[in-house]
Amino acid sequence: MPKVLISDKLSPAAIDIFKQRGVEVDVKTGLERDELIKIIDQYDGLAIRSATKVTQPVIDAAKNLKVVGRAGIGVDNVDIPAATAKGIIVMNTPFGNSITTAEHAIAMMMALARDIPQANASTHAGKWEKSKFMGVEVTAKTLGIIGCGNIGSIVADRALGLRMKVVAFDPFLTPERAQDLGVGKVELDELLTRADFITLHTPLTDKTRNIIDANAIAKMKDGVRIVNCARGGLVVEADLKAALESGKVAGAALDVFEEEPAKENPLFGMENVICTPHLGASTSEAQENVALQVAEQIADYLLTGAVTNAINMPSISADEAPKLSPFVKLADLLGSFAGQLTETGIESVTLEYEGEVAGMNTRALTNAALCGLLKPLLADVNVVSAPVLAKQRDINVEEVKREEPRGVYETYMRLTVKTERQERSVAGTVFSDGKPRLIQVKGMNMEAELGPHMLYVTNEDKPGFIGALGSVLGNAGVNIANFNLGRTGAGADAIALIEVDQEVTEDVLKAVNELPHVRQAKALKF
Ligand SMILES: NC(=O)C1=CN([C@@H]2O[C@H](COP(=O)(O)OP(=O)(O)OC[C@H]3O[C@@H](n4cnc5c(N)ncnc54)[C@H](O)[C@@H]3O)[C@@H](O)[C@H]2O)C=CC1
Ligand SMILES: O=C(O)CCC(=O)C(=O)O
Repeated sequence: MPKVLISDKLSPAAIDIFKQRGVEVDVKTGLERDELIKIIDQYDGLAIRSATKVTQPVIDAAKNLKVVGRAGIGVDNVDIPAATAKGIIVMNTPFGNSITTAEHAIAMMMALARDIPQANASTHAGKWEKSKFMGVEVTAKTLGIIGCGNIGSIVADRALGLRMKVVAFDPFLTPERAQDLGVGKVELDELLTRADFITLHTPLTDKTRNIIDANAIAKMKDGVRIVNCARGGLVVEADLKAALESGKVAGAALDVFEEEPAKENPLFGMENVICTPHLGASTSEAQENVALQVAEQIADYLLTGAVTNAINMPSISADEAPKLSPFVKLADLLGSFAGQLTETGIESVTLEYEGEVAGMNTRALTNAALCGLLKPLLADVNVVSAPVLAKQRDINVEEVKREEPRGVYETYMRLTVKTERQERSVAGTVFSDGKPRLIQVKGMNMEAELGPHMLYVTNEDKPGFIGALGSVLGNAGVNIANFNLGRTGAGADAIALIEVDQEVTEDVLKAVNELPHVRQAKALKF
């Protein structure tokens, strides 16, 4: 039974889901880093919110971890490259808390416009400072949204309902989508100069870090109000403080901070600053949503191989996971076959999918093929890291899909690897027994199952070769389990793919290589 650790405060709905699905679950919140490192090797899955930091040392210690599920959106508390390198899938729940977070941003904007927290505190203190708290209307004001994805779009919708004008800066927002949303798509500088209120809704990335600094603030309207319910690192707190002190910025409402939990912060105690302790996603509805979703996603992956909302892996639905499985195996075998024969730098890899397989999740298959291909060449590779490693090595990966099979097989997959020296292709299919078969090597037809120990020989098609090869193997005590032959024509290029029951030793390989008409012999392992 797979075992999952919930290491942050999640709705109890998650525990129920894990138990119902047959996943053992432990809940241990508030663990120190070293405590987590000590126990993480017991778990196949880890369910977190933002408090747990899944750093390289945690990943290093996570000997059995297969999946990290973030009950929420931002995954900046997870070292994704480290997880990817180790084959650990990182998932989030991209929509479960978006409405709640957008509502928090709107609430923060309204609170800023009318000084509600300050007026509340003053009234509770019996001061009745009616003239002190003169607010501004939001109607007809311009709201600038930086990052108009799920949350930003909901904020736009609600702001339009408040009769605001909305402009958005988001390099990935298409003009059509902007039009559908009813927002003006603008560049950052234009947003900064036009907006009365600015709200941030981007992830924290190298591009967005410090996006609001002194330079950006200088371009803003005097008296602008800033809302940040996304991530702390987006705003340079020292620069914001200076602008709040000078009056350039009339007010700021912050749910997130450079350092969290924020027990101390230069902005704390300022009259024109409203703070909440990262409450953006904190409604019972959102927490129920993300907890249910993350538990289902983690359980699905651990129990069925289905992948949903992964950051570092293409999605595979629960329905397609069993259908895909023999093709994943085939893709891995084709990759591994080509990888074991590849001795020089790979320039490109082409995956051709024909017939039924062309309608499947080919990205997952391509990843499996790349993993098989790179495994003999690189020490540490898995289906999650393979595409990243291929990209890092400038290997051009291409997929070609043809719905109609061109040959005799209903479904056909071919892998072609182009290296500095040559191009090599190998093709296969899955038979109705669910077993993958190799059906073409270098364009030569055959029908071979791949066993754990294989001998691959390229030779000239000459009489006596098969007997001589059989004798070498027999004399060395190597039992032949299966013998598969292919050739381009009588007397021309030929290949033999032999499954043997024992490992092929260097001596046997040398003897085979020395046989007349043999061009190359290689021992392959699967
Ligand atoms: N305060 C809280 O409790 C919560 C905070 N968040 C934060 O909100 C962020 C946004 O969440 P979603 O809207 O769901 O994500 P999303 O991925 O749907 O939207 C993010 C948008 O930012 C845009 N973007 C990326 N780089 C940009 C750049 N350099 N400049 C401008 N726009 C850029 C993207 O194109 C995308 O449209 C999350 O990454 C998370 O950090 C999310 C949920 C709760
Ligand atoms: O889990 C939380 O409370 C924070 C949510 C959040 O920041 C996110 O989903 O990105």
